[in-house]
Amino acid sequence: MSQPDSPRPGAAPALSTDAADGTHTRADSQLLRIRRVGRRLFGVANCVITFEALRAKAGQRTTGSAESRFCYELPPSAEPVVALDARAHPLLGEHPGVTGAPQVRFYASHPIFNHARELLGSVHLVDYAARSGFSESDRCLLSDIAALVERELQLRAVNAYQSDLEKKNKSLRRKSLVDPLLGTWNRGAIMRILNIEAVRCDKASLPLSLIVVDLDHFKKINDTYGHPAGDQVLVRIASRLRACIRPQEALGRYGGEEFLIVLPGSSSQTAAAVADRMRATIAAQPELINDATLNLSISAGVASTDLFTTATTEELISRADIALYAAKDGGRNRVVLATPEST
Ligand SMILES: Nc1nc2c(ncn2[C@@H]2O[C@H](COP(=O)(O)OP(=O)(O)OP(=O)(O)O)[C@@H](O)[C@H]2O)c(=O)[nH]1
Repeated sequence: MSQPDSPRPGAAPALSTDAADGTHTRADSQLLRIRRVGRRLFGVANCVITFEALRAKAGQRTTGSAESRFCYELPPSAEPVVALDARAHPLLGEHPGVTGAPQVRFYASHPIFNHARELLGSVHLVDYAARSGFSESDRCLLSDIAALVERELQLRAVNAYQSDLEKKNKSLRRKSLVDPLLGTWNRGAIMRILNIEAVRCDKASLPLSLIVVDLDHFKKINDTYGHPAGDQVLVRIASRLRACIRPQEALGRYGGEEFLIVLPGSSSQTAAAVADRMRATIAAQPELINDATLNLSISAGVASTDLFTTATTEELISRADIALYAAKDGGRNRVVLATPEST
């Protein structure tokens, strides 16, 4: 058991511009497929997909296919464009890619929109031979290709939105389980862990032990050095307690300055030894907080199912609590193991 250590649908998805150059990412393989279909269907030199979001970047590029650069140099169009011979087309006739290299002749394009009818880009057909016609059914086919691209982009936006939501969910869930000051499990989480481990240990006929730890004279620290210094002390103590347990064991904040440690599979003797190691570690080294050297100590109560074989988790906590108060009564800086005889 380890310790607790958006885009909207319709937003522009991650894209790369010219898959034919080998610059496409894995996500672009679907766009590459659509371009291949367009090229084959119309028998053109290239079928290019441009994106308005990439226009500025694409304009600075010196790499990429001649067709892709040509398409990015054209002004965006929210309407389909067909030029059977670009030399005679009012928009394209003076274009340097038509008057000079690479001497584009046939050109057609269809816009791509998002769900809000914002122009995202276009699908372009580019060829080096002029054509005598582009039928109504050709126009429909080009529009279908643009619709396929729109569909693909929508899918990507939904996927991005979903994974963003999943991330947020995970982080919210984590926040709901972790103490914000100490980074340990909070009370609800450690209780859930305790209950889950109790069932698991019972099934596997393993003992389950728990330790309740309480800082000694903590009120005095708050009163003398202030609440923020008290908070710092709690953070340091939590970190030092965590260092005393194994990954399959769990540390939670049970109350203000009280911790609950769950040790699945540990006997009462082992748990008492762990608790004493915690006690000795805290007592051995003072904490330096705001230039003040603080000698700290903890008291702990330990209870285990190997001594209370029929105890529920609540009874076990209650046994550990009684043992903790016995440790306090006994002078603090000590560990008391709850036994059936001691109650
Ligand atoms: N700084 C800080 N103090 C807290 C927090 N939670 C609880 N406390 C304080 O912890 C103190 C606990 O005081 P007491 O219950 O009297 O216990 P104590 O002074 O440690 O005395 P003993 O347990 O008998 O040794 C109180 O002053 C609480 O205000 C916290 O998150 N931060």
